[in-house]
Amino acid sequence: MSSSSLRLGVNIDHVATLRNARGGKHPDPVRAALEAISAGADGITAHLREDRRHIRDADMERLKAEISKPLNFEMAATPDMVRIALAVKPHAVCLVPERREELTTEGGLDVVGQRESLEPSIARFSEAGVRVSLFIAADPKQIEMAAKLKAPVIELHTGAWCDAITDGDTAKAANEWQRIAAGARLAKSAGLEVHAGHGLDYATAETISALPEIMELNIGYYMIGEALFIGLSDTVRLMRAAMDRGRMQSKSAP
Ligand SMILES: CC(=O)[C@@H](O)[C@H](O)COP(=O)(O)O
Ligand SMILES: NCC(=O)COP(=O)(O)O
Repeated sequence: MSSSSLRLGVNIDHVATLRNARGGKHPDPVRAALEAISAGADGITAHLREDRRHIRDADMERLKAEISKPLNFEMAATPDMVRIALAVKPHAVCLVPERREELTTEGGLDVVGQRESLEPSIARFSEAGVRVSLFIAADPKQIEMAAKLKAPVIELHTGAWCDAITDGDTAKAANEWQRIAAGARLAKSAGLEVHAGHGLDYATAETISALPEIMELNIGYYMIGEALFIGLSDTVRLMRAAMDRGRMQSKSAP
């Protein structure tokens, strides 16, 4: 764990995307996880998609066995995936929405609409000592339901905010930012631990790190892309530095 109150979880999914392109063993996502940890990552995130397009079952087993920091196992809340995750027994699971045809996780999990099916899965993980996080949009109804479902953690989906910045849509970016900032406050006041992630880069990670309610950022795609140019260790160090700069701007940071 770093000395900062804000943890960096490095998502290594897209190392596996590259490996799978040739069907071999290189580059190894577990090696990337170990290097990220050596460079200062506080945890590793990996998403076992139902279509196994990047991370595979054996990667999850090896990550659990070989890394020294918490493993955050992202997954759809299907019976099959719940069974696999309970066998791996990671530090945490993050329940995410999944559509086979999507390019990436497009939005947050609808915990309001899926309340009844989520409740037993959350209970099973909690009984097994696996911390549950719900990957949701910064929508007050979703946040309130996450608290009712007794999930200890939510991760706010930052993709729409990051996309609006990339597209130069300043009005949308400002609106999304307000939703994230208000959502983080609401979630903290409802007793939830607040994480955030999706589409973050150095600049957006620095900005969001100024929100004192946020305890963890999970970042993958941008960092793995950056690592092609400057190496993964330096990417982790630069991301950590960006987060620390952002945190310093937070007046009420602990
Ligand atoms: C849930 C989430 O935000 C990440 O797991 C992300 O989805 C990983 O990348 P892909 O969406 O490209 O699988
Ligand atoms: N939950 C978000 C995550 O793990 C990483 O998302 P991204 O940085 O790969 O978009």
